[in-house]
Amino acid sequence: MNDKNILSVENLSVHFEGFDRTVVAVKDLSFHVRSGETLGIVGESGCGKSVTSLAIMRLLAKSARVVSGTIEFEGRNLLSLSEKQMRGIRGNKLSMIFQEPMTSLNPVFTVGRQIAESIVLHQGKTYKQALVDAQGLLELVQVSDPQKRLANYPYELSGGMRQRVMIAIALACKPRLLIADEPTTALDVTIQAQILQILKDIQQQLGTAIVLITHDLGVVAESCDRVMVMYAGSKVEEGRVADVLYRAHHPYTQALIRSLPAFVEGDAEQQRLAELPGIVPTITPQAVGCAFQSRCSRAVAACASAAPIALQAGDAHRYWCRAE
Ligand SMILES: Nc1ncnc2c1ncn2[C@@H]1O[C@H](COP(=O)(O)OP(=O)(O)OP(=O)(O)O)[C@@H](O)[C@H]1O
Repeated sequence: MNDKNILSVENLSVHFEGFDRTVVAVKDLSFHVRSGETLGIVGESGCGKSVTSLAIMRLLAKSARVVSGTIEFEGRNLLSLSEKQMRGIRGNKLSMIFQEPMTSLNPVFTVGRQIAESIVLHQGKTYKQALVDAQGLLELVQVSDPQKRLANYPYELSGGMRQRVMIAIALACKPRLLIADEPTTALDVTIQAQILQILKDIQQQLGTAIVLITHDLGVVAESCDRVMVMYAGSKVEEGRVADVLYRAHHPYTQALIRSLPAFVEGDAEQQRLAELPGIVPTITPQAVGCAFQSRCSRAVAACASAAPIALQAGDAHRYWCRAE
């Protein structure tokens, strides 16, 4: 890891234009990723994690509108590039893996062909050379008997194997930044740990920066250098993983931590009590105050009428809050 930012997102806001209202999915969001580091983005379902990553990849749905902000990747604002220029970056220097590999892999082509085609497309190699590289990539993601696996179809592989193949495809072009959106959610715990370890190994070998999107603070503790906690499209806390997990300041981060099984001893009833009641609210452009106030036990009157303020909790550790 070094101190150079490979990605800088500044004041990003993304809206969805609905039939009768506008939904704010991401609100004035700023963050950066340093070369070679792993940044965790954490929050409940609907917090804006996926919309943020799709905005970076320029793969947002047609109904989404980026209303403000810049996304600088290696010094270029991705939002001002043409689609053609973006295609040259996406899948090359910037790659993404998704939660459910079965929907991203093509069921009618072999694994070898899918990896090799990505290499041919982005690196201009011959198909024969690309197949040799594909085998090397399968070795890198620790697929056993890689030569044989090249001839397999996705349905012949287990969930963990398919996710390894997706990682191999994402790595085909040696990206400088890999965005992994809930890469282990659909997998059982042992396979989850293996996939996270593979990502770590790859980072060490290739120096790839990783944005790891997850709703699981346990995954953050295992795998990330820094973490950004999101709530209703906004950043609520950020810092080094140890600072945020062991000295959380924002009531939402504290609630997420309390709901972690490792922090909750006792029976199922006690565990249920540790859960955070309510759901992430839908934000409109007219909304004022803190989006978390309706679920926050420490909210004060100002939380309903004024935006949260930035507070410094320590070196590089900040949170946005007015609660007492
Ligand atoms: N295609 C869409 N049309 C309308 N609203 C959308 C669309 N995609 C996302 N949203 C809204 O944007 C907000 C952020 O969603 P997003 O998918 O980024 O959340 P998330 O934190 O990634 O959740 P999950 O973990 O479930 O993927 C939510 O309010 C969601 O309802």
